[in-house]
Amino acid sequence: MPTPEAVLVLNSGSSSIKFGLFDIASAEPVLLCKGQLDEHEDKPRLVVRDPAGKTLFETRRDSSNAGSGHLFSEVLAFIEHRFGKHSLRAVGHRIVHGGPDYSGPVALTDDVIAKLEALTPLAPLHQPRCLAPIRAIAAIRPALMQIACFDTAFHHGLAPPASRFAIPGRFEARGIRRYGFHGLSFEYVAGRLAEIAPELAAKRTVIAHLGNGASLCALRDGRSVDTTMGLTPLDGLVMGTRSGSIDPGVLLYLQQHEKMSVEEVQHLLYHQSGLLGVSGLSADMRTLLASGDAAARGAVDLFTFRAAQQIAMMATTLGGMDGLVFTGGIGEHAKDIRSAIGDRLAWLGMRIDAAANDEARERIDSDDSALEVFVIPTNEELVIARHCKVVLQAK
Ligand SMILES: Nc1ncnc2c1ncn2[C@@H]1O[C@H](COP(=O)(O)OP(=O)(O)O)[C@@H](O)[C@H]1O
Ligand SMILES: CC(=O)OP(=O)(O)O
Ligand SMILES: [Mg+2]
Repeated sequence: MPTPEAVLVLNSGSSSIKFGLFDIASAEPVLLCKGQLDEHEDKPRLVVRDPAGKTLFETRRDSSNAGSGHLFSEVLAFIEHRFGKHSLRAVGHRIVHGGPDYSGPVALTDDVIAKLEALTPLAPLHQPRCLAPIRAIAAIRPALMQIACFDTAFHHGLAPPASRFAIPGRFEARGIRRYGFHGLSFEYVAGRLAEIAPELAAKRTVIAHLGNGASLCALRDGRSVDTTMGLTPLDGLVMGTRSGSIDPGVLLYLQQHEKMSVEEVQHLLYHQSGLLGVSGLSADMRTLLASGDAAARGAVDLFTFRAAQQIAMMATTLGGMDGLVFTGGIGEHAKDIRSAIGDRLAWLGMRIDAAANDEARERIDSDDSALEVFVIPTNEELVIARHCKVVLQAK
């Protein structure tokens, strides 16, 4: 019997590092185990679960031997022990910014890593968190192939006017344009929608990825034609700690009159704004929804207000809208957020069925809705595993 082959997938987001181990023998990768690395607590924690969610392994590091390098060697050691029959062919990474050059997955070389490093100013919150595991794994397993899969790639076809900023053209020639992010999530959800509602997927749809980071994608026939994030993952919707769209004059004012440095403004917009900044309480939607505090309610209200506004903006790009899909931690789990956004879009003919929404059924619009509304749990890790398979097969 041939040795079964596997790929390890790392999904480094702004609030967590998720990973999954996939068997790649069959056409569609099959999950063997999954887990999460939490570095935010003072004792970084690693949890590995089976596909059903049962804990297989858990460890905490104290600060003396903290650092992700240690945790990645623990992950590899666990995999080699538990799935020793499998040959690990590659590690696939979610890379948030691929810049203008990458329209699909690519095997990582020193050259590619240097190019991705140069994009750090365009995603300062994410890019270092995406690149650190690559270096850590290269140090432990130098011969192991590593593959980059980009959040920007799904939007690579974005064209003017959607891709442009209204600034002099010479800046566009230097790559200062709208790229868009969360592409691995949008790709998964668009693919799943094509399976469960093929007629709708061929029409005008908007996917709302509402997680710690949040963005919208306008799709025509399954392809991205507009999105709310731009050059950086700072634009668009209100996020956990990010401001989303903001009058650019505010940034000038803060620097000129509040005497804030560029670094201070960056920290404010990426880490201290959004739900956290407005509520003064938390970046976590669960905490805000559970709180009776007026400022928490104000933050949630701004979140749904802006989400509805920008969904209508995406509908304008599409010249109308046939369906909306919710995904991401908030989109999948926060029924009150879905219904508040639905209420704000009632003028578009959107009607959400209360019972279906409460149970987070796959389809949640009511019979009298002019639009179809879905809840589709995202799976960025599976998309990365699929891409790794393609890169390995091409080799
Ligand atoms: N049951 C729930 N109700 C409301 N919000 C939830 C629930 N579960 C998760 N969330 C929210 O989802 C967000 C995290 O989304 P997620 O997509 O997991 O994050 P990331 O962008 O790090 O991948 C947090 O704001 C969290 O509060
Ligand atoms: C691009 C982005 O915002 O990612 P995340 O949701 O992981 O923060
Ligand atoms: Mg995410």
